Amino acid sequence: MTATALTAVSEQKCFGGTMGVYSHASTSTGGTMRFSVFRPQGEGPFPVLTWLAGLTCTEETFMIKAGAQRFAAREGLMLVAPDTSPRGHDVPGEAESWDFGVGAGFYLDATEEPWARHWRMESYVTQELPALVEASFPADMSRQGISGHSMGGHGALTLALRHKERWRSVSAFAPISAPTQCPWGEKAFSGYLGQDRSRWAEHDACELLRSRGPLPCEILVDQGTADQFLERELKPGLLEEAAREVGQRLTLRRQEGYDHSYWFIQTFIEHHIAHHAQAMRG
Ligand SMILES: N[C@@H](CCC(=O)N[C@@H](CSC=O)C(=O)NCC(=O)O)C(=O)O
Repeated sequence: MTATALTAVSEQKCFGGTMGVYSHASTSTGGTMRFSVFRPQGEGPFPVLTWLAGLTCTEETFMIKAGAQRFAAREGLMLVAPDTSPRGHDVPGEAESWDFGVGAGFYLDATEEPWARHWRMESYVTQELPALVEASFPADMSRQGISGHSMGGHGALTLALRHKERWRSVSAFAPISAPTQCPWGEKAFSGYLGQDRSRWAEHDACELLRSRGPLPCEILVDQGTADQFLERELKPGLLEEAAREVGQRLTLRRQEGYDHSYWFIQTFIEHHIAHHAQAMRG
């Protein structure tokens, strides 16, 4: 590690490489942020897959539960997982519910008070974190992919569509496909972005596909058919519809009997790592 701005919270050997958790003072969110990195064995530079986790998760959830390191080590892929929101700011209402506030940053920059100062996860994930990773690890930032789960799947899709030049590969597990049309999204967007729905559309994957057009890469999505949030919150059919309309290449696999948990993610993460690794080689 070379960057002095980072504090290593922990570093341990894992599949021949290093599994680390780091903290730093964030200019985007105005407080201390944590993220985790799996660095494969060797000199690098390694392509980077950023993982965005879902509601209630932290920077550690994916690294602990998905079992991705075995496959990332094999493919020579670095994994980076940020926290899901700022923490420790004592913003009124930040801990009143599990789907808003702490652990629920929705990967956008809030414009409404009292969130606008700290809840700036889009700036954090697309600008500050990549710069920090580039300065501190043997990362090849010309080869980046993005993936995530649920709220993080929404983040992966929308950030890829809003920053098309950055990501070479995109995938998601059980993403919130159309947040302007589900309770989680309506609650988050009205709180963070206000009542003007035209601003919500800028953070909705289906709306972004229609307004900005398809990504050059194929999107891989896995969705469990026994997911408890499928009908009310996730609505993958709307993503299929939007993708079809604009000619977006999308492989959406409905996985029979799987729910919303990290057991589902653990089952199919190998395919997603391979999907990203192949795009990085291309
Ligand atoms: N606490 C909630 C359940 C929260 C939950 O299921 N979180 C998901 C992401 S949901 C969408 O973003 C998650 O990934 N949880 C972490 C895990 O380890 O499973 C409730 O009480 O229902």
